[in-house]
Amino acid sequence: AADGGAFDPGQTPSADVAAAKQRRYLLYDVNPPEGFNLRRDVYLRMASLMKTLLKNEDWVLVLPPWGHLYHWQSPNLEQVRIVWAAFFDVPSLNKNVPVIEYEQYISESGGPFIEQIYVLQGYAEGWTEGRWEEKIDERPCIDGLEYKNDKQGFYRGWFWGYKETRGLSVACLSVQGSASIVVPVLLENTTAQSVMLDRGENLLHDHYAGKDYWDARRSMVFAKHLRMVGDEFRAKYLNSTDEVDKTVYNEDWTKMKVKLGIARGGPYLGVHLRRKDFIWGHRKDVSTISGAVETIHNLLEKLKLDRVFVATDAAEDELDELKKHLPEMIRFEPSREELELYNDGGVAIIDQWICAHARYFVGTSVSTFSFRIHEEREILGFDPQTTYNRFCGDEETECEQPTHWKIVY
Ligand SMILES: C[C@@H]1O[C@H](OP(=O)(O)OP(=O)(O)OC[C@H]2O[C@@H](n3cnc4c(=O)[nH]c(N)nc43)[C@H](O)[C@@H]2O)[C@@H](O)[C@H](O)[C@@H]1O
Repeated sequence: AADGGAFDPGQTPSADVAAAKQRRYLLYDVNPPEGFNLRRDVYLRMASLMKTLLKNEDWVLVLPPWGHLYHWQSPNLEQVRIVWAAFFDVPSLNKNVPVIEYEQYISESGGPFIEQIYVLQGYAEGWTEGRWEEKIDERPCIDGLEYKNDKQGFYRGWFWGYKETRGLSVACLSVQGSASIVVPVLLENTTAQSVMLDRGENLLHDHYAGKDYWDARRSMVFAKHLRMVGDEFRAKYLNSTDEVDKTVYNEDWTKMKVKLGIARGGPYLGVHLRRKDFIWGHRKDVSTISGAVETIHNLLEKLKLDRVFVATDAAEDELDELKKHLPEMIRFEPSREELELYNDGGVAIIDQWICAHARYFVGTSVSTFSFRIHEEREILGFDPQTTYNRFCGDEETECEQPTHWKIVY
């Protein structure tokens, strides 16, 4: 019932449906305001959960379509229901855990229905006596987390912009713990074939920066068309090519294992300057534009480089200030045609890819956008000293640098 009308359980299943009958589907979503790279982090937690589930049963992870992200602000672009293949190489993801796009889920499951939705939430009472313990319980939904029941008794929700999708049953789970804490619920408390975990960010990593984390992270290979755009830009404007820079990439991530320090990187400084909501909070660990420009000039001199590539979400007025004080800066500025092809998400990936290939990188404190660049450089085999650097707030006295997370192969 594509129009969202009555659910007809008597429908004749297609061959697809029959073939897929056995496996169970894990779907998930994230709190709406969260950004792209934080969502990538939640994917890693779900992939880890999948690994535990797969030890017991046949499950497949349904990739939540991208869309309506707060940070994607380019005008007149409808950025919704975007498939993962637009940004990532899905066969590479599949080499870690089985995944399918949402539309494949709809065709396999025979309709736009999700049998069981669990909304993950915290504990209303907070930590018990200030003590951390792992726990999970079915609880009444905290205000605002409920899904609305329609006239036919189905649950409506955002569902990634798929208006015809409906949930058949909804419950809330208070959780405090890592991703695999939900395994007993999925295996024992429900027999639903499709289960969605909403607010997936409430689950923590099973083992941050452990082998499963890194396998999942390495499997998040950027889509080839975006890497190619980045590579062409590097060659054209930054005199940077893989052979000379020693950043040759293996399309098969399971075979990509390079020694740290092998990669040299292109003859430019890579910079990620996170602005917008990072400066509105007047955070102490975020520098002013003039502070950042000073750091960039010092680094260029120290590293004997004359080019700087800047990735930023800065607003127009700050960009003007940057251009004035840093006239030599090089940016990837997509044409309207390119923007329509790649979307804001693709442009951000191109920015990340170019930063990942720089001789030296400096990013923004606690930005997951910068963290993902660190990881990409770690995969490429850069000396950690050239990667784990960040700008310091102008008034910051102790400017602790980012942690080096070594890949576990
Ligand atoms: C304050 C928090 O910040 C967290 O952001 P943080 O970790 O930096 O990183 P993200 O989760 O990626 O969210 C920031 C988004 O802003 C855009 N953006 C930021 N920097 C750049 C850039 O250099 N180039 C391009 N092209 N786009 C950029 C891009 O859409 C990116 O996904 C958010 O995930 C949280 O939801 C929350 O807003």
